[in-house]
Amino acid sequence: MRIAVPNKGRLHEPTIDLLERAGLHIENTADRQLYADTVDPDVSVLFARAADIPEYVADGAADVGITGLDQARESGHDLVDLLDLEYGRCRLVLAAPEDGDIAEPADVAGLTVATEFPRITREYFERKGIDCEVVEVTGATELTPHVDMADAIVDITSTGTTLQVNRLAIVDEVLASSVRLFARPDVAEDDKVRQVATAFGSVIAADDKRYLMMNAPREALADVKEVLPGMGGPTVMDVASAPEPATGAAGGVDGDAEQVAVHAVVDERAVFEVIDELKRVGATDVLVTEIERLVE
Ligand SMILES: Nc1ncnc2c1ncn2[C@@H]1O[C@H](COP(=O)(O)OP(=O)(O)OP(=O)(O)O)[C@@H](O)[C@H]1O
Ligand SMILES: O=P(O)(O)OC[C@H]1O[C@H](OP(=O)(O)OP(=O)(O)O)[C@H](O)[C@@H]1O
Ligand SMILES: [Mg+2]
Repeated sequence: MRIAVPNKGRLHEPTIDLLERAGLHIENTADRQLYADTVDPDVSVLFARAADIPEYVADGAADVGITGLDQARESGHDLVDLLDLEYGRCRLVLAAPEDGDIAEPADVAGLTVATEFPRITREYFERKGIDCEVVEVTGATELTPHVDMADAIVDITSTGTTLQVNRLAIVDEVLASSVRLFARPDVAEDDKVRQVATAFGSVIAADDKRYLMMNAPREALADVKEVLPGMGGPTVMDVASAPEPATGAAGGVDGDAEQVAVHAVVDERAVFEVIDELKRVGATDVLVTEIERLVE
């Protein structure tokens, strides 16, 4: 199976990083090489421009591809959106000069819109029943309203800085995009494709989770469990030889309290609060680690 991957641009590095973390280490590649092998003899990589990846997958040069939803939609190819990889988040928006007369999409009727995404833009205006002229440009779209090439634009925004610098205001959202794993419909159900999708999915699932390990007096277990919003409840293990508790330890731990080890998966955002509560109910030696992959 062959995976098409962005060869440059902002999506290149995070995609290579994802492949590595999913266990698909790329082998023997010089920087500009077109193809590369991975540690899996059944999986190879094709490097292509983000915009060309949908075409490469549709034509069979690759079986699956990693690129933005915006690129897949713009290509017009029928691809299966297998998995949201959650990076490259951006919005395609309709924007117009801040001090102009365009306040809503209907105001664009009879005017000109410049974009690098003519298919998506035409479909958007058709859907809304608005008749306007769409002109295709290949870059620096934000400049076109200032040189009388266009009255409005449809372009990518994420932080909003580029629009702001060019004194353009968002009129409407056309498409919310992120990077996806796409497959050609005829291979979308193949075992190898599923296997790769599961591997990527496990990396994404692990990203916002942390693994917590701690000791706790057995009698505090019910309280500890209540604090841990873990997946399917925590794992509890006997501690072979409980350490001698420090005399006069804070928290009122019974001198003979039998200790257990508790392991749990916790949302990264909850860790800060959870640790505090765990200490409060008597947990000690709390360790927090990252998770490489998580297959649910
Ligand atoms: N500012 C942004 N924030 C987040 N994602 C973005 C942003 N700009 C583009 N993207 C996403 O990354 C994809 C590729 O954009 P990128 O800018 O990497 O291509 P490019 O480098 O301009 O391509 P090339 O250099 O090959 O012409 C876009 O299709 C979109 O999905
Ligand atoms: O809302 P912002 O954070 O400012 O991002 C938006 C900008 O990012 C992209 O350009 P990019 O940086 O990829 O440059 P490019 O035109 O060379 O592709 C996009 O084409 C916008 O111009
Ligand atoms: Mg770009």
